[in-house]
Amino acid sequence: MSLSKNKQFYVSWEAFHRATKELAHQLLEGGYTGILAVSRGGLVPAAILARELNIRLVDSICVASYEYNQQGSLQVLKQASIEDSEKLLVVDDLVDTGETAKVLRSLFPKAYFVTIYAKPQGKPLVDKYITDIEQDTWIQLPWDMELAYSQPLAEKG
Ligand SMILES: O=P(O)(O)OC[C@H]1O[C@H](OP(=O)(O)OP(=O)(O)O)[C@H](O)[C@@H]1O
Ligand SMILES: O=c1[nH]c(=O)c2nc[nH]c2[nH]1
Ligand SMILES: [Mg+2]
Repeated sequence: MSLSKNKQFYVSWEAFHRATKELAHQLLEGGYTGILAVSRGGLVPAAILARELNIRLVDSICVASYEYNQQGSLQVLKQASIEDSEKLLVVDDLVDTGETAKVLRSLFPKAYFVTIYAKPQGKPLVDKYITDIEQDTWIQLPWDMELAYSQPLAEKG
């Protein structure tokens, strides 16, 4: 995935926390008993959901995408040990092309797949998400950013 998207959508920690708590509200009555975080991006919402839903059984699956691989496939670096079930939440931060979600769905067909952000291409692969983002927009997540000086408008050329 390249960073050369036309538009940028900047997400603060507060905004990310708020959106994830909204997701927790929507999942509260689901009776979920386990969480599988899709590392690395899914680790942050997974921790928040585990706290809000009081779920103590939390596992991770570690994946890396082969950006330049001709098959565009995903490498599973560490498998999960948690069992597939209708009461399992698979959590990622976002779905973009849907390639990651496709693999997770094939590995955990019974589970409920959730993300915070969804772009149109990947949206059909997610059971629940909070915020729609356009396909040509890059989501800048809070852990990828830092506070920086901003030049006054009047001084900009
Ligand atoms: O729908 P897709 O096009 O597959 O993109 C979505 C995936 O991309 C990002 O992970 P990334 O592979 O960048 O790794 P990271 O989670 O370790 O940052 C994001 O966290 C999702 O897992
Ligand atoms: O930080 C990110 N923002 C995105 O929009 C995106 N799409 C895939 N992977 C992504 N990572
Ligand atoms: Mg990821």
